Amino acid sequence: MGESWKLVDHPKLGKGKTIAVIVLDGWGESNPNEYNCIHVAHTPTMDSLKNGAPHHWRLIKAHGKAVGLPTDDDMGNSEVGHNALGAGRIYAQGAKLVDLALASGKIYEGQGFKYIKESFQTGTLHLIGLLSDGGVHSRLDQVQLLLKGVSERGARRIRLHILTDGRDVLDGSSIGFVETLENDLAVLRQKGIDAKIASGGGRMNVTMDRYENDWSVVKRGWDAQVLGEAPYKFTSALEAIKKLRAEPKANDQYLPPFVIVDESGKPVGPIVDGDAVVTFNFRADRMTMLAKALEYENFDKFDRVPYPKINYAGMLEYDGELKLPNHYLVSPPEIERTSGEYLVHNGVRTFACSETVKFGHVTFFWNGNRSGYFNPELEEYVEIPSDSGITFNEQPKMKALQIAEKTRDAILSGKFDQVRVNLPNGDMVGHTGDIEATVVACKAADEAVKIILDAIEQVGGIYVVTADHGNAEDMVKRDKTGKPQLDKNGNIQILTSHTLEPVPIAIGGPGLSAGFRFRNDVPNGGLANVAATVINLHGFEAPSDYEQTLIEVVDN
Ligand SMILES: O=C(O)[C@@H](CO)OP(=O)(O)O
Ligand SMILES: [Mn+2]
Ligand SMILES: [Mn+2]
Repeated sequence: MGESWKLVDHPKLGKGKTIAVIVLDGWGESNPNEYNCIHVAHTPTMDSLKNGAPHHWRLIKAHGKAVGLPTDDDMGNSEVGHNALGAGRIYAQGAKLVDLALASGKIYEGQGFKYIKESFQTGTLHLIGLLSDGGVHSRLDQVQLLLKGVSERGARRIRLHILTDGRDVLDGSSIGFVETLENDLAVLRQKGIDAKIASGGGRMNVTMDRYENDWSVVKRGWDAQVLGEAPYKFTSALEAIKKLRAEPKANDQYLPPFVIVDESGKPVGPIVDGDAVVTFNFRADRMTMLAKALEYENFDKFDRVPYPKINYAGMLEYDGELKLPNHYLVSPPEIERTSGEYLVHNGVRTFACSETVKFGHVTFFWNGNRSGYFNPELEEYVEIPSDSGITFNEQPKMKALQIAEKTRDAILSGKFDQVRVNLPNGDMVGHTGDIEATVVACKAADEAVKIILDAIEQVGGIYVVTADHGNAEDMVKRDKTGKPQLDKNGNIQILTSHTLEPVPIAIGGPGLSAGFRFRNDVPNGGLANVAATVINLHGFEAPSDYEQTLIEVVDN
């Protein structure tokens, strides 16, 4: 072991306790009211933890600058949340890094831009990604700047393949985003640049699957974007979205794929040999599958025929370990020496578990956007297969019980010093905007926590229960005074997105030393303070450059 990996013993906290780190996805703290699904739901376990305040329960920040986002108006999300939880430091995240690269013009000086520029003379530049101002996966203003920048640098023919959001932003907002984009494209056309929207579809139905839950999502996108084939054809994107949204139960997240055709019915922008492609999402999880389809010579997830020879670049490098994609416009945050890596180097045996839709959150994101094990001898990562092809309000309990049972077994096996889980319910069901189902989801997550805490009780261990950002605690769009905001028909507007709320952290269990408590001198603590805290609970001092620990042990 390299000397630098060795952690110093904690002066007061001993080693050898089993620690359960439970992340409730999308579980913030907010005022009790009818739109707070966590409050409405029967959650006796989480409620009982709160009784431990202030020494065993507190709130921590999970949004904005505390997790490396550009401003404190940016809601939290799983990527930045789990990065902060695992890495113990605050890194400028993709959203911020792309802002800086666009502002300084550096984005046009790197190898990634030079690579796609090779196609500008004779080919088309395709931009594929999520069209919204959510700031979780992408941002419209960045796309607007990029369009301006590439057209000033020689792009002559540009096609956009848009994915509508409604998950990080209000449902129905896709129309406004497409109008904004169409205005910009019209300006480019006046300057002699042939710029158009070529295809589209809802993010959850087209392209943006993650962790290989359902390749058919990516294939639907491929058919529209590359082959110019889709069940719906329109001559304008605005018309496409308006008509498809008028279907019963339609919403932005799940719009079917469509292609834009000219008057003769020919698709305006399939991807062909000699073209360049940029996927403009900065966040990795929901672009990795498409990146593989665009880049890998050997690929067997679906039939890509034809597989065009293109120059492809990601907005960011999406996976540092896989070097995926090979070319990218902006370098990702260099997250290194994460808590998981330190603990493994110090002999801590680790178990991590979630279901597919959140599996990469407690592994890939937790480990600083790195896939795979640090040391397979000491680690076991278990993925419970998620349901696919459904919206999660249909099955709001998801796999919470299975995750909890696997984790209980891991705790009781005595084979692990740390078990780490993500319970997806509050978040995944919260994103559907279905309040009743989200209440069921929160109850299921609470029951799962109980199973894990009972096992920790049995083995004399310690639990750390926290969350990565808010979602289920507030399901309505509010005005500045905090009142539900009504639309023009007087209806409340359902909030499908994450929130700016803080999240709870509770620490307890029979393994805790007497005199343990939360410090009171870290009032602004956030997710990045959790790693040092957990390292302490394993009996070590955290590395000196980590954000400070939230806990202390006082002599009674
Ligand atoms: O579903 C997702 O991709 C995001 C929201 O865009 O949610 P989370 O950050 O919780 O994964
Ligand atoms: Mn999350
Ligand atoms: Mn989410």
